[in-house]
Amino acid sequence: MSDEKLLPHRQAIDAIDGEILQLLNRRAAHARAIGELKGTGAVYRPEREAQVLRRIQDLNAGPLPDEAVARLFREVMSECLAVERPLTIAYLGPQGTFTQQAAVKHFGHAAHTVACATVDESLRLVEARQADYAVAPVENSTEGSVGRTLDLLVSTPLKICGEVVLRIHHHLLRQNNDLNGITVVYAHAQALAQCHYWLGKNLSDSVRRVAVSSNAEAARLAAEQPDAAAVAGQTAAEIYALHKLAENIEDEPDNTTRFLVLGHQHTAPSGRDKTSLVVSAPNRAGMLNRLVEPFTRAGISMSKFESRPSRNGLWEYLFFVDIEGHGDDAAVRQALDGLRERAAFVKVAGSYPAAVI
Ligand SMILES: C=C(O[C@@H]1C=C(C(=O)O)C=C[C@H]1O)C(=O)O
Repeated sequence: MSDEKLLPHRQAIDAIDGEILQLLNRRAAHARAIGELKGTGAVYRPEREAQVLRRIQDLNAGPLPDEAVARLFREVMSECLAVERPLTIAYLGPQGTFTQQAAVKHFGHAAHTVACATVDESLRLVEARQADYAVAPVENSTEGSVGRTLDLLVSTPLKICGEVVLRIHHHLLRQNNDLNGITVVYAHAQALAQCHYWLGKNLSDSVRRVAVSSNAEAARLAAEQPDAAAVAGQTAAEIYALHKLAENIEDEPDNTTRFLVLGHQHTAPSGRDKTSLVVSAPNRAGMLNRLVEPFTRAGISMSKFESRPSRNGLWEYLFFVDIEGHGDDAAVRQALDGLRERAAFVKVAGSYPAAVI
């Protein structure tokens, strides 16, 4: 095939790129004007971003898949927002963690991410207004809740203003491309658990499995030690220039982690929202039924109902509840009033758009 046949298509692509460029800059100019009108208010508007992404997916006629156009527009919005003012996002580091990946998935590449040693520190940075938002892991489909994040939700003055859902793929990584001669595998304890079966089947029993503070830390150690391998994700593999000895070694094909975005602002309804609650109630027979009843009566479905020991009394529990709908919706408001009459303590941790991408 001669390149001559490609020429008319390439000329068309050049012309289209010129138009796209002009349109992108026109879009950015409007975003800047909006930024000036917002004054000192929050520039990032989670509900509007969710609406933009949902609308783009509805409009999309292909051949690009919905997910691809959403990803592209995610980046376009990220750059438009940065023209208003770049955002700083605190996350559980070091660089290359899934939490950083979740932050980039949610805010795009124009956001500035700051690595923190713990989830506590990432929230503290936002509370002290040294970062705009924090992204924190809250539950994994294989391994369950992240207890520390739930505990922090009870006391933080921050509000949940978004959620991020990330498919977690783990790879076996090493300095060289050889499956032989590995004596130790480093990984976060959750990753070791998520790949338990694969590791047992594919590595000899003599290979030690060592839990470290994060997957990125595991990759960093593997980059330093020739006889070590790490279980970590794609980003960590790239940052530490490691070879992939095996891809997608997680035992569950749908291994997914959910993250929360926390900030200072109240988020307006987007049309498809969730509300997260922390509830405590006296430990009496029938209490669970009484807590659920106001939601059942209002026809509101729950996507999560989890109990955790309260730190205050033995065998006292806190309930972490996610419901569909926004705290400003009449039905949700009514159900919350009913709940407050029955529970000793109700905290609305935030209403926020359901994840779009
Ligand atoms: C332009 C705005 O500001 C930000 C940028 C958006 C965009 O690029 O579409 C959407 C919401 C905000 O996070 C806006 O509020 O409309």
